[in-house]
Amino acid sequence: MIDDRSGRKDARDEWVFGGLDGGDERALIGCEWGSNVWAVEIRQACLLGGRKRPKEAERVEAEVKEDTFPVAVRLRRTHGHTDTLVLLPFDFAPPGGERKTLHGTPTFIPSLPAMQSFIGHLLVMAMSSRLVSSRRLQGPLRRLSSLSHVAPRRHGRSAFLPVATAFSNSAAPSRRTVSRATPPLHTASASGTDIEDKLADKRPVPIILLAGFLGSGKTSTLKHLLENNSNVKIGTIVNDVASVNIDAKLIANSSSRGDLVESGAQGVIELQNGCACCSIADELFSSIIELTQNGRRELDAIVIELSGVADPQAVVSNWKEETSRGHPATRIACLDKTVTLVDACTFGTDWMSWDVVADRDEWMQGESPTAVERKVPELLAEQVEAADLLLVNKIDIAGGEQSKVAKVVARGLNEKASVVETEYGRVDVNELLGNLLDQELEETDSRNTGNSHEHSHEHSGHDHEHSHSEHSEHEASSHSHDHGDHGDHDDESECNDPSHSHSHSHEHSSECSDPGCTDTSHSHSHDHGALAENHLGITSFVYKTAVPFNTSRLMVLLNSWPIPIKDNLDFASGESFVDEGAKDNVFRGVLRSKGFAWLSPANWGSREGCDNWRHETAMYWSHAGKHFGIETAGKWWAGLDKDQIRPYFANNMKEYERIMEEDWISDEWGDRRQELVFIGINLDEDAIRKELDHCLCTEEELAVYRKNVKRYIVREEAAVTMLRRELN
Ligand SMILES: Nc1nc2c(ncn2[C@@H]2O[C@H](COP(=O)(O)OP(=O)(O)OP(=O)(O)O)[C@@H](O)[C@H]2O)c(=O)[nH]1
Repeated sequence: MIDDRSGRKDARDEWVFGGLDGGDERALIGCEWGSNVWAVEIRQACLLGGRKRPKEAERVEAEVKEDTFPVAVRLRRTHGHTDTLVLLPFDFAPPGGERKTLHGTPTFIPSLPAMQSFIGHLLVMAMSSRLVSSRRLQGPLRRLSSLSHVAPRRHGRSAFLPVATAFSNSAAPSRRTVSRATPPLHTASASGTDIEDKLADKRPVPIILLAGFLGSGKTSTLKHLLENNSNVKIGTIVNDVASVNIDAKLIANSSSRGDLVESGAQGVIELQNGCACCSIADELFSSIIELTQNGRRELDAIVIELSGVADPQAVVSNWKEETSRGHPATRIACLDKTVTLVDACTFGTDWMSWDVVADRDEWMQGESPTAVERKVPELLAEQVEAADLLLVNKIDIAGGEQSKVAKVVARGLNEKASVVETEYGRVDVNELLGNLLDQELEETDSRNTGNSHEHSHEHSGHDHEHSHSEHSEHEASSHSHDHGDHGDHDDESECNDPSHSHSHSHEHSSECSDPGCTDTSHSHSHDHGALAENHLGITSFVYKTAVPFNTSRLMVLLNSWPIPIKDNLDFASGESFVDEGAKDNVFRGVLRSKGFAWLSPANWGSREGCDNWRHETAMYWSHAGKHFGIETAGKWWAGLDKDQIRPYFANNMKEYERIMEEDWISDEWGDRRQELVFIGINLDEDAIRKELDHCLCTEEELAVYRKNVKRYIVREEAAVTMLRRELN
């Protein structure tokens, strides 16, 4: 319930801001809140602030014009704080504040003066907790002070309802849970017999595998699916080869801050530190048991975002093998289809340029180029060949020729899959889900059981099966190498026949990734780098520290990184980006880097052009292939006390504990940190670390930073005091 003095409802209240005019408030969303705004919901319509999409902007317009005005708008920011912006009508003016029950919803309805005071208090609270800076509030404050001179418009009493609903909604428990731990296989009540009994009449939950090379757009597609589908209950499993699962954090964050409240998102399980097609294949099965709560949870579909180096065909093979063994997970769920993302910018013209591989020496720096150069295209080919649906993504930044080449090559590799061009994986969700929900149980049964010498990537709409003889050629060249990397395998390593008793994914001689293995003759290296290294020579590491980057030095470093497309860098004012395209660069082998970055403000103060907001703002760093971007990703949690943060996770304490354990890496700076995952070929980890370390603030710079933070806080507090005085 709303406490009318403070505007807070209960302990885990979201921050609520009010405004009285739709037009103004939209301006406020767009301008005043600028980069802090991530998602705005108007009822169920969703508008992504900062990257508004015309379609959604139009919907906003439509909502506001509707006679049903007022509208309730919930404003959310990623990675931390959640704000709610509520648009209220001018006719929000019953005499005095009153509490009522409207359509079964307990509601506080303030009068106009009460609203003004209410909004004022909220603004004070927001500033006190430094959710927003005083500068950013100047516009809203001006509007607030002018409200008393504006005559209220009348819209009828029924108009109160959406607002009331919005308040009550934000107090409603979230449906989402985010789990991290994956229990051991075949645990507790997950026995095959139990599940068999329970599931006797149940249809297995269809699984969609989301595949694609590093940075091709899998997470974007997953987010799109979750955000644009309100009817289907979707559980997700997110796999990453690195020890830190940035993608899962992004999806989980969306859940925590409620972006996916209206969607069918039903939980996120992280699978990290290895690849679900090989080194952590078993965990994939236990994750399905966990996600579905041993089959008790009602799910319409499960989407598994595979790591960028996963071979989906290997997952299919493992699945068949486990099906024949009667693994409980395979009774709960069934593989339905594989969707592969193809990066239009890089796919055809670069990674698939078999005849010009020598040109790609930048990957190798003279280190055994032949093997590595051969492998990446092969992985790409495997991913494409396994697809039922191919999404040729990033067409917005790919040239027409690049998109064409990507499509032609992909089509050449897999004639039977549907091909759709996309931006940010935005595809009609029906393409992804198809008539999956209407499929007959018999179909899925036969798919799970498999048929000895068939690739099983049939799916709703256009089933297709290939015999081994049809594929003998590509299998000889591409389906054998990755398993070969794990050590010795018998000649049947390519066979998918579940009736054959051979495991092609975990046998080892020189390299072993079995955490339980005690054989000292095996070279065990169980860190994330080793796990990734088992797969195509790709390694990864995490750069993590609680020291901010000096923005100027970071800019110089990025300038020297040979990536042609760089955008959203938004560095300190006065700096401009010049691509010097240095040839010898330690970052050359990096295929993908992503994570959270903390940049030191270069221009503290309160004037135009100051960037002290960086102190509060997490940046999302994302480099994939030839594209690098760094953009705001909401505020650090550290802007709040731990006690203030806790209520945001009332329904998901696991995530709160995870943040405190993993992200809150220093007492002084909280979760402000660099947490960057680097994935690539023959990475010179030490050299990259050294380059990044060089960009960190020095002790002297940190001392200045500390001083400026103190001044910044004093200034903010003074602004709050002034506002309080004005309000009283
Ligand atoms: N311009 C543009 N950028 C895109 C598009 N799709 C994805 N991106 C960006 O490319 C980067 C990688 O996208 P993700 O969706 O994280 O890719 P991913 O396949 O999940 O990446 P990994 O999990 O690391 O393999 C992000 O910065 C995205 O914002 C697109 O269609 N156009």
